[in-house]
Amino acid sequence: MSFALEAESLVKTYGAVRALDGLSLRIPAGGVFGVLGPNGAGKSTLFRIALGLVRPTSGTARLFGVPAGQTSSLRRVGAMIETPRYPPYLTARDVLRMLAMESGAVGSADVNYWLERVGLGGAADRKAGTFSVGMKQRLGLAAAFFTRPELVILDEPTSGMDPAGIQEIRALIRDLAAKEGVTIILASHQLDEVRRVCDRVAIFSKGKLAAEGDVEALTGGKPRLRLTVSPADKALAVLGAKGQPDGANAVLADVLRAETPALIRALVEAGVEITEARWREGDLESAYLGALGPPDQKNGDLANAR
Ligand SMILES: Nc1ncnc2c1ncn2[C@@H]1O[C@H](COP(=O)(O)OP(=O)(O)OP(=O)(O)O)[C@@H](O)[C@H]1O
Repeated sequence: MSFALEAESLVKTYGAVRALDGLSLRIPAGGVFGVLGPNGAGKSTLFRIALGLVRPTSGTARLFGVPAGQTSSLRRVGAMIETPRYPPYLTARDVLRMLAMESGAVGSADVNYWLERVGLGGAADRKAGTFSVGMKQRLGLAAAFFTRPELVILDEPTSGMDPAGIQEIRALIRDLAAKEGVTIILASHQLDEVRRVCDRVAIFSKGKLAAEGDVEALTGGKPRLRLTVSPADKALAVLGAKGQPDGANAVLADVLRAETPALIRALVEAGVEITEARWREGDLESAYLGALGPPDQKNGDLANAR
């Protein structure tokens, strides 16, 4: 397996603060990898090291096998850190052209492709200063991806956006990961965002890795259908190996969404009354809180991590 980012015994101190305290983590190439953790857990510090912006106090960080900070590794990584800011008098096209000149990496064809790709084709010649938060975010994504890096780091990519905009950006991130052949690392305080967008996730606590795994395993498996039924034993007989009791009047069904209508029909035909049917998603919040340990050991503000 090849790795986009490998951190080994990474330590970064700022005076008495140990921002990273012996972090070891391997992020596989391909897909979207989520990084969770309370404020001050060390997420941004890892990204700054990966982007060559700060040097570790000790330990190593490698991007695709090359030490972080070397010119050859920097060419392979792009980033968007929160809401990007651009000179307000430049158009979206000019912003990308300016960045292209700085990087010396691409011509105008790529600029047009990426403006279309992030849904800004119609606003290419509008000034960035007139953009909504969502449009700035889209421009930031284009800027992060358009030099065709193999790894893109997105730190809080939907911060400050409204719910509809958040959904669009999440779908765009998944699409970019699937179709542009790029590895994405996404840090977010939105557990729901990480659960929906990421394939694997790492939880940081006090500069260390508290947990890591694929989202499904960490959240206790795939979504299941919870049915409030009467009588429950009859429902369980219909479900067979796919069913499990959940209290006295409910069952959990391990079925695909597409199988739901057939299952409901079979239950009704068997004389089962169904008063509620609801999909129960994997519970990342419990996994997150469990990984951080009891309250007195948690750092940061958990209220931000909802
Ligand atoms: N330049 C710096 N000088 C001093 N301390 C710093 C500096 N950068 C980070 N720190 C400290 O290092 C620790 C880790 O910070 P970091 O920004 O990596 O956390 P984070 O997990 O990204 O937090 P957040 O979720 O709030 O972005 C914090 O205690 C922070 O105050």
